[in-house]
Amino acid sequence: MSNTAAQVETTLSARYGKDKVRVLRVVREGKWHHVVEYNVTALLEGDIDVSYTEADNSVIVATDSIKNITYYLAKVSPHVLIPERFALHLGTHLVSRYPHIHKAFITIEQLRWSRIPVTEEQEGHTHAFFRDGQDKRIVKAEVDATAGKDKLIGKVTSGISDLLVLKTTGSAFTNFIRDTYTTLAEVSDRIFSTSVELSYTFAPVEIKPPSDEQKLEFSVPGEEAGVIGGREGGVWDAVEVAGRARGVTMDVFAEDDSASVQATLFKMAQLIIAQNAGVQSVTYVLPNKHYIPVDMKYLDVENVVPPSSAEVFMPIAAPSGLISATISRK
Ligand SMILES: O=c1[nH]c(=O)c2[nH]c(=O)[nH]c2[nH]1
Repeated sequence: MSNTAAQVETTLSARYGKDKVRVLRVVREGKWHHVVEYNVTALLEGDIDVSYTEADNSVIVATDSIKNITYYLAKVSPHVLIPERFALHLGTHLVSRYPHIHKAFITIEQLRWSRIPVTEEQEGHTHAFFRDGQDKRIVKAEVDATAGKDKLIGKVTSGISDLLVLKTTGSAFTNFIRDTYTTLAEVSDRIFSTSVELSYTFAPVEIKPPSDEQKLEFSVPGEEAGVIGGREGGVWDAVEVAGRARGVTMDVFAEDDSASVQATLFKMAQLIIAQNAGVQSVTYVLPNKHYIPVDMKYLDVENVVPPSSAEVFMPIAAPSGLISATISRK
C-alpha cells in the first residue's frame, strides 16, 4: 500500500451507545399490576470525534453507563408505561445531563404482555399476563438539542413489526403486465398473507427540559404547553394512536376486497392519517407471503381451478413479494 492512513483526508460521522437493553418494569396500582417489557437501544451523537480520531476517551459516556441510565429511568420515570413518552424522557435525560451530547436516538421494541382473561374480572387478571402475539410495538425517538439545551425537539416514529396475518379469500390479482416474462396466472381469488411492518411519524414536539428529572413537560408547536396535552392523535396520545393503527391494519386487511397488496396498503395508510391528526406520514412494508395451490391433476384431483375451490396450498418461504410505500399528509 502506498498511502499511509494519515495521508488520507476523511470526515467522521459518529454515533454510539447501548443496544438490546432488556427491561421489564412492573407498576403496582393497588391490586392492579401493570407490566411492560422493552428492548431498548440508546445511541448518542455530539462532540465525540476525538474518541475515534485521538483515542481520547474523556468524551465518552461509557455504554455501560448508558445502560445504567436506561434502568434508572425505567425506575424513576413517570412515563415508563408508554414507550413514546419513555423514549423521549430517556433521550431528554441523556442530552440534558451531558453538555457535549447534542442528540440522543432511542429505539424501543415493546413485547406483548396482555392480561390473562378470567371470569371474575372483565379487564383480565390483576397480575397474570400472557404473550398474545409475536408482533411488537416499535418506537424510534430522536431528541435533538442542537438548537440549545433549552430548545429540545423530539421526533418520534412509532409502529408495529411482525404482525402476521392471513386471509383465505377477498384477494385478487389481475390486469398486471403480460409479456414474454409472464408466467403468473391472473387470479380472482387467492390467499393473502403478510407480516406487517408499519411505521408512522408524528409531528415533532418541543420538549421543555424538566425542572427535576422525574418530570417531563412537552408542548406541541402551535398548541398550549402542558404536561399532558398536545394534538389529538399526536405523540402524547401514542397509546390510542397505536391501538387505532393496529385496529385499522387488521380491519382493512380483513374487510378490503383486495385488488393487490399495493391497493390494500394504501387504504390502510390513508385511514391511519385520517384518524390521527398528529400523524404526518405512514409507511408500510408488506411482504407478499405466497401460498400456491397444489396441482393434483396427475391424481385426477382438481385443486387449482377455479381458484376459489383450492383447498391445499404450499406455503412458500422464499421468495416473497415485497410491497412498500410511504403516504404523507399534504
Ligand atoms: O398484490 C400483488 N402485487 C404485486 O405487485 C404482485 N406481483 C406478483 O407476482 N403478485 C403480486 N401481488
